[in-house]
Amino acid sequence: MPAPTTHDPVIRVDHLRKTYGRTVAVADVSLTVGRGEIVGVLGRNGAGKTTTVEMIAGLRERDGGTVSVLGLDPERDGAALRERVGLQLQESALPARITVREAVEEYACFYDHPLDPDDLLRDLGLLDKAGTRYAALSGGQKQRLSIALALVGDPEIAILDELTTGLDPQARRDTWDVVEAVRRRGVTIVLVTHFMEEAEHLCDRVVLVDAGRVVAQGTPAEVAAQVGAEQTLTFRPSIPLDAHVLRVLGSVSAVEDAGADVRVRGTGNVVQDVMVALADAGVRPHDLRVHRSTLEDAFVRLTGVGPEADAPATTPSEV
Ligand SMILES: Nc1ncnc2c1ncn2[C@@H]1O[C@H](COP(=O)(O)OP(=O)(O)OP(=O)(O)O)[C@@H](O)[C@H]1O
Repeated sequence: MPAPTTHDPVIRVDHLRKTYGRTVAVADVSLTVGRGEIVGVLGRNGAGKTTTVEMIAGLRERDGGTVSVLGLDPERDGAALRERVGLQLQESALPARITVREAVEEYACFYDHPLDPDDLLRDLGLLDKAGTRYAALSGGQKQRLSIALALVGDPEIAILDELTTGLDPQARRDTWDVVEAVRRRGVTIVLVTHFMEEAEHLCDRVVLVDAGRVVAQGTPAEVAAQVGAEQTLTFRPSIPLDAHVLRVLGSVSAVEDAGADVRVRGTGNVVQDVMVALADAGVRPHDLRVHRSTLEDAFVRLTGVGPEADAPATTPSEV
């Protein structure tokens, strides 16, 4: 799949490839990221997400394809990009006894124009933990610290890998707020995630990767619609329903019995059409539920598994 044209791309990846021995970690990935966007890289375990973003960040050499970040090649111009690209890795390896402020100050030394550590900690809700040792932080606080370390150099692009894995729902939502605040400062964000809800909430566009290839990309709604714009209505009719009343509607593709319920599938204005037809027939729909395709449906359909399956999902393809 070729990379779509994005207005003013700050990252452009074409036919990226990486193998480890006989394992093809990234077979063929093309994508673009526009300035100021939040783009999610989604895929099951082992799909090649981390390897892809590590090549974008210049941490791994590619075997094929091209990568342009802010007009530079991360392999050739790594030193120049280190100032402009912040990276939050899956696991940060900080010493247990280092305090939050010491960690941020230490990282700040690597950059020519770092943010003020206390301002950054305040923005991330960590200022009251500035003197706390790393080992004593909660999971959510450790995540926020790792975001602080990715941002302390005041980068134009931040790459965040599995930002909220292991966090409880409240800590996850707090972290989303942090990411949105970072974006409001104009930072472009590449987000690797397993969580479809996170992608739907945060991302302007998503790139769905499976077995080292891009299988879909677009807005979350566009990707969800790729597996079909079908909607399903389920309800319990107040009086026996003649299915023919609904089958004749152009937007209805199927009417099925589901125990005491009726299930109607269709597209377009199916919900409205069914409501009008039921009203005309004097039928009230009790317990009405409407289901539209979600990003998670697309994920399952296009990759064959649920996004949070534990199994090492990808049987690595072999050369
Ligand atoms: N250093 C390495 N040496 C050998 N194989 C590797 C190495 N790093 C990754 N792989 C393999 O490459 C494939 C892609 O791995 P990668 O970590 O990029 O996937 P991922 O989508 O980020 O997965 P996860 O969601 O589990 O982090 C996997 O089969 C993995 O086992």
